[in-house]
Amino acid sequence: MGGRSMGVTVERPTPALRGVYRRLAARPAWVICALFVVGATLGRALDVSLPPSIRYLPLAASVVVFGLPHGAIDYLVPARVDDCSPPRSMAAVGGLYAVFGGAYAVLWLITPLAAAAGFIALTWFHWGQGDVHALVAFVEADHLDSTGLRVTTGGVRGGLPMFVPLLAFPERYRTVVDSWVGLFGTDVSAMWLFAGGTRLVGGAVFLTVSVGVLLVGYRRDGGRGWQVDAGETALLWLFFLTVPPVVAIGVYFCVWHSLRHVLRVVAVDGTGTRTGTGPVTPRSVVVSSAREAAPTTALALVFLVGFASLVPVAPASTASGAAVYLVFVAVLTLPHVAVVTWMDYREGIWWG
Ligand SMILES: CC1=C(/C=C/C(C)=C/C=C/C(C)=C/C=O)C(C)(C)CCC1
Ligand SMILES: [Fe+2]
Repeated sequence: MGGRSMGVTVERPTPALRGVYRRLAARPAWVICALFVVGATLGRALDVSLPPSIRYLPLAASVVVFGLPHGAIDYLVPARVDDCSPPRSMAAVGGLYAVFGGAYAVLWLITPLAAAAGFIALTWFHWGQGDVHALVAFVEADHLDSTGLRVTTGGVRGGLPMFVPLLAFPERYRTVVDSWVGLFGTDVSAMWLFAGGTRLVGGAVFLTVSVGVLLVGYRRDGGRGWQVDAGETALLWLFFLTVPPVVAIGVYFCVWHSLRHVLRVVAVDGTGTRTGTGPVTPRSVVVSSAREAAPTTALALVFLVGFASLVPVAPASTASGAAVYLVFVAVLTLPHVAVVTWMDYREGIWWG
């Protein structure tokens, strides 16, 4: 019972913004992911596969298509959530990025395997928290009416991109993680992680939790919010089971996680000054967010070039170039997650 009032303190995005969410984030992501599922299934049936360098295109696109920019607007968050002055907001987030990002970069140098495992765990949490926010705030998913259901849903939503590819493509998964730690002269030693038995048991447990949390949610409220949740969960299961992981993660990062976060940062702009006086439309959101993200994205690219020249083993292939980018993203992700977790706390995403 009492649980139903949960989330009331979440300031609901305006109906106009929820419309923009549906048109700009929810539907396009659905269509794009579904098309990739169809493409991957056809490709398998006809025995054709993408050339390796093409597989990295979506990940490369994330440098400018919402991926890197979605974190590059973090400097606006304290100003919008707490009404502090823009310079203070920038200084606080800049300091956070320097300290947390710097410390994590050092961890990669000292113990790359732990840093890599930490990156996957952090992304599991972060991509899960992003989807829980979208469900609670934009979709108004009334079935997620307790902290337990939200945490479990977050675990499922984050595990879809981080765990399901391991079930379907263990070799490629290992190759990617190997390419990260290879930059520091190490390789992945935990072979048991990729063994058939581990994956079978892990997959069965994860499928059970995915279905179980939806069944519990259905009994709370099987309305539209639940239908969206169930549909997205099923789609993402299929997506990460069928689409090769480097492609799938690249696409998901651009059109799923990042776009939702950009809309969230628009939604917390209570004063409405950001979008001017005109109506909020998908176009106005993209244009104004791009403008806000441009300088900090450019700055991140300068740091990326510096970072690439500092890794111990110089990248010499597309795969190791992608590894440099992802390790750099890892370093930015730790402070970014701190910002987003603080937003969750202020908006009452987990417990109302
Ligand atoms: C590319 C790739 C992987 C991991 C990617 C990660 C961890 C990306 C994180 C991005 C973040 C955190 C962006 C910011 O929000 C896996 C799953 C190991 C498997 C194979 C391909
Ligand atoms: Fe993010």
